Amino acid sequence: MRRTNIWVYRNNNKNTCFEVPYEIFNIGALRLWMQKRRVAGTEELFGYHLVQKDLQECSIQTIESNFIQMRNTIALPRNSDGSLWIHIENFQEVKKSKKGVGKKERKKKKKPCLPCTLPLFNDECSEKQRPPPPLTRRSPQIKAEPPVVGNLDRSIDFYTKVLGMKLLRKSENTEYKYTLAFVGYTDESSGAVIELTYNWGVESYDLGSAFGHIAIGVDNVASTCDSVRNAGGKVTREAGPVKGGKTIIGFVEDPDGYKIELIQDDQASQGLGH
Ligand SMILES: C[C@@H](O)C(=O)SC[C@H](NC(=O)CC[C@H](N)C(=O)O)C(=O)NCC(=O)O
Ligand SMILES: [Zn+2]
Repeated sequence: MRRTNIWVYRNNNKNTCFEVPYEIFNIGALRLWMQKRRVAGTEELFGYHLVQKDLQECSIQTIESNFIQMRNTIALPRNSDGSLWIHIENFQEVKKSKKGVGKKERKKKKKPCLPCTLPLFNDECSEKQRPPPPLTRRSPQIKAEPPVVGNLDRSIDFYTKVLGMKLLRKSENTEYKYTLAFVGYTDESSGAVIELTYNWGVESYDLGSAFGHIAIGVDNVASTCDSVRNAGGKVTREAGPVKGGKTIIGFVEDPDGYKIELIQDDQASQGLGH
């Protein structure tokens, strides 16, 4: 995690400002919660999820090293482990000008509001609080197995063209009238794969309420959600920290309506509560 200083204003209209030394996700990580969208020709960054309860309203003016200027308020929730997650809306990237922002902002520095003073993983925090180093693994990984499908080609297209898996093999059983298709990011000898089962002639199933979800570790949950959406798929839960934790997840549905959880790969091993 790169050290990033954040200037945060209280949302009390007195425009008090202070510099908060944070060792926080680098701006790139902050962007993970942002989706870029083109609005009337400008490129706006905006946050799209609210996390946690007991939110403290503050508003960010600028973030050093990236000078993303806040136009709206943010919420600074505090997780049980003292870490903070920032929900930021309506970012407008502004050009970095050393003399412009630095001096002006620093002049107004005031005592930080309580919730903003708890830095994430600051230099003093114990090793156990620091997140494990991002996994070196770059390709997405499958975390679970799923069930029968109503249209095999449609499912194969979804898992390969939309989720980027490979069709590893297919096999037909003419005696029992079903076809299997195995899809995955690696071959079966080196990782979990998904076995799609098509019972000939059966086009839909009652999914019931018991099946939970498949979980797939991906590099970037938000952009994977976008890929599914752009391919006409259904995003049922936008990317963001899991309720009650900090693992970035999102949910989409496959063509048969099975829930697929997308989990941020560099946190997949952390599970809940982080
Ligand atoms: C860490 C990740 O793999 C998880 O699946 S946790 C996601 C979390 N799961 C639950 O809440 C399980 C209980 C739930 N009542 C259920 O039956 O699915 C989840 O779905 N969180 C929702 C969210 O928006 O964060
Ligand atoms: Zn899960």
